[in-house]
Amino acid sequence: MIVSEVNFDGLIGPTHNYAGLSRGNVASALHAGQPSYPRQAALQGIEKMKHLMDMGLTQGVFLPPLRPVTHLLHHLGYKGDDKTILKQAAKDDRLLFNNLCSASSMWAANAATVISEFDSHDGRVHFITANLATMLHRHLEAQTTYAQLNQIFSNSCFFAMHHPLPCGQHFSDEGAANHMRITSAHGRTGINIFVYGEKNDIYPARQKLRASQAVARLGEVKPDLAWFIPQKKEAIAKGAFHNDVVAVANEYVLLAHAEAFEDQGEWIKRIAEKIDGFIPIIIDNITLEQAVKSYLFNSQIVTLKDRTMALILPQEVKSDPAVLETVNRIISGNNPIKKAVVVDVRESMANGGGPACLRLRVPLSKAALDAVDQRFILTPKRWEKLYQLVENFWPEKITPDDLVLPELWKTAVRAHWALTSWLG
Ligand SMILES: NCCC[C@H](NC(=O)CCC(=O)O)C(=O)O
Repeated sequence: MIVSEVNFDGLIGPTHNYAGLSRGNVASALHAGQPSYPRQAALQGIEKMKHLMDMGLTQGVFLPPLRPVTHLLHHLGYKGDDKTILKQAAKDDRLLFNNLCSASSMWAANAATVISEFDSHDGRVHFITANLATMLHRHLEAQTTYAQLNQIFSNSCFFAMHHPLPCGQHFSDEGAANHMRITSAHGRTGINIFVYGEKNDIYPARQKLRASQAVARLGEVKPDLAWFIPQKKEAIAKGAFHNDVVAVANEYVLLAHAEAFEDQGEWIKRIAEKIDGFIPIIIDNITLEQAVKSYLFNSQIVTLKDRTMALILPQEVKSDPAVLETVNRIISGNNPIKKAVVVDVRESMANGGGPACLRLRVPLSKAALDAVDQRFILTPKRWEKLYQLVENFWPEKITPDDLVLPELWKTAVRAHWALTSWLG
């Protein structure tokens, strides 16, 4: 059975903007209020998808939901048509309004946790939609994400879909960004590492242990394959709001900062005992601050056809000589990562999302891949059309003042319809 991992990238929506909505996310706070460039942002994401396609990998795409979203306003007692209630909300409560406009669904690593068919009890791929309960702008994604996942992975012989967990402080769940699968190969059984945040006084811990435990239960992860590891408190305090800011795994390789987890040495030892050929690459020559600034660990590691691996890095790694030196050391080291590909995802990075944040990884057998709704899998031709569509329909620039203009909302609706027709 041929098994590969398919990356589904979140297409960056036409209202992409910097509103400083994510406490604990250094880049989001730093760029709050600056102008954004949605067209460029989306094209950067699309170019990243093409890089992976050109390396021979199967590439999927998730489409953004319409923003600003209005159903919450109805829920909150606003009455009238969309334009009326959006205008009123923008006047009454600008922070609430900004939440409605966020294009945050682009960070597909937070869409859901995916449990491989090789690790689940019933042999199906499980998707547990993330509730993203810590932050309103992100929580607003959950229901549309669930609907889209259902559409793409509708074949219940292969796929099992789960609703987001209940909200509230006990169950905050941010999906695959806090989940790593370590296995000798994508098509074999692996351990599922759920990294959770413990209570700290500085920033919210966005992944709760109870949530991770529920995700593992729902995904029917075989009991000895679900491991729960606490994220290091210092890492959260320095801006690692998700585990994927300080660690990334692919098959039997783990690339992590030395201060990613509590009791790290002990955990690494235990993984090595369980997984044949496990290769930990632990980086201790750069600080957590350097890791958060460069997003070195928010790289994608992908397995290529010849079984070597490539590291897909954000260009920000080039700005810090120590980080660049580390990349060179990884590439020339005794491990399967042989190639570094630097991509420009600057517009997403300025909101705290690197290459790894922009994609949800789904390990699929050939039969399961055939059961996926193929409209969401990119071919060179469909990629080309998507590129043109973004060039034609996405606004070039958005300032905070533009967000409240009905003309921008109309542009977003037109872009949404263009995408619907692209999908067919
Ligand atoms: N995995 C990367 C997620 C980045 C995301 N940023 C944001 O939502 C920033 C939005 C803003 O500030 O407008 C977050 O923090 O969840």
